[in-house]
Amino acid sequence: MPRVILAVLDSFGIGGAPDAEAYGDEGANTLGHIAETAAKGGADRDGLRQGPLILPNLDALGLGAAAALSAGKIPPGLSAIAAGGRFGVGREVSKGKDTPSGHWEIAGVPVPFDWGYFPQEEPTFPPELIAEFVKRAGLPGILGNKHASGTTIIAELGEEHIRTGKPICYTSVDSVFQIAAHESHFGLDRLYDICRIAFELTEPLRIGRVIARPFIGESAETFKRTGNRRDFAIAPPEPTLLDRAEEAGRQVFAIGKISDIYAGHGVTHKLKATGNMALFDRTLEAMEMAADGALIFVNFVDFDQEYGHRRDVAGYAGALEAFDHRIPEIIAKMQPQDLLILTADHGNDPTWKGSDHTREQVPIMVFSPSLSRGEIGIRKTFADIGESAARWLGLPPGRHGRSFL
Ligand SMILES: O=P(O)(O)O[C@H]1O[C@H](CO)[C@@H](O)[C@H]1O
Ligand SMILES: [Mn+2]
Ligand SMILES: [Mn+2]
Repeated sequence: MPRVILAVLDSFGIGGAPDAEAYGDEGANTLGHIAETAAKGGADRDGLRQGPLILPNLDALGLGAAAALSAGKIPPGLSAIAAGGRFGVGREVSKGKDTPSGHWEIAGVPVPFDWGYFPQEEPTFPPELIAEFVKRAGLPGILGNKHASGTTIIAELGEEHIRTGKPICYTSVDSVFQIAAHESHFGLDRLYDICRIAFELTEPLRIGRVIARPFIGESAETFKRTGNRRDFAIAPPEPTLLDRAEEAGRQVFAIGKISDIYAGHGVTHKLKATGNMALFDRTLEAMEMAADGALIFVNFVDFDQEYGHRRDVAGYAGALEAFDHRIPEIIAKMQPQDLLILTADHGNDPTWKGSDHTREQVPIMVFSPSLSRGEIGIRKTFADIGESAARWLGLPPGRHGRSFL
């Protein structure tokens, strides 16, 4: 029986979203701008990488061709030749340019409602929400209370947090309530506990996630976030591909933050790891373990969290090259009936203003030893990805999207 390996390269957009202007993102292109910057020598970093962006394996799977289809030109260093598999472009119908919206839609469930957001003002959180949170969590107060980048705000407020015991609460253009706290001074379990309380209070506001952002270090210069991030997320409004696979008695391997994104629904095996390379290792391990008919679903978070939000072009380029380098390991492990799908959930152009996601189309690269080559065009919804996976796995069609296989 066939298996599907579905890999989301978090934030790896390829530009060209027709509604980008409504988000202030017209012209944003994560891949395109990284490749253009690298071609001009702007993504060089000693000890990491130099020169043009080199992605031969992704290119062979159709990345350059998909990028050209999406934004009208082939990024420097890539080609229009898709040597194997099917390639195309995913367009999102859900309004949020965030991780849950992108992932739910990929798994066949576009988001039918508007998320709640906190305003671009200070303080950003409603006073009654914070009063109730502080009371129930037994806190001396909170710090932050604004839109911020997570690494910047711990440098700014981390020392005061240690001194006062007040957690750092912040948000972004995404539907999130994030809480940063020190792993030992504040305590990791205590951080998770107060996140659960915050989730109960923010869920009625349709805030998608409360995210625990633990960090270590003793000063602004040495603070560092750890791999113990945890997301407390609203559950998808309908059964996703994961639920449908589980319901049919299949194994569903959720690697990295996948399980959190679907609030654990439809997951039979949860594998955690910190960093793209460890996530890659877990994916290979899952391929060893997975029975016939399994879905292996992995999110590669570093592209977004470590490089996109941090507007780090060289870092993003280096991470793409490291990922590309390992693709042959997955292909070597594939059985004849296995299907590999590489895609993304939104953009996060590291050359763009600010530190938030960018509204973009995403690449869809599909490979199986038993699948012919071809183009699947620009898909009207990411849900086509989930429907194609469902069809490959022999599951009944869902309510949204159409299979391209
Ligand atoms: O700046 P950091 O804390 O990485 O937060 C980013 O990550 C959040 C969730 O992935 C996004 O909403 C964005 O704000
Ligand atoms: Mn994401
Ligand atoms: Mn993000």
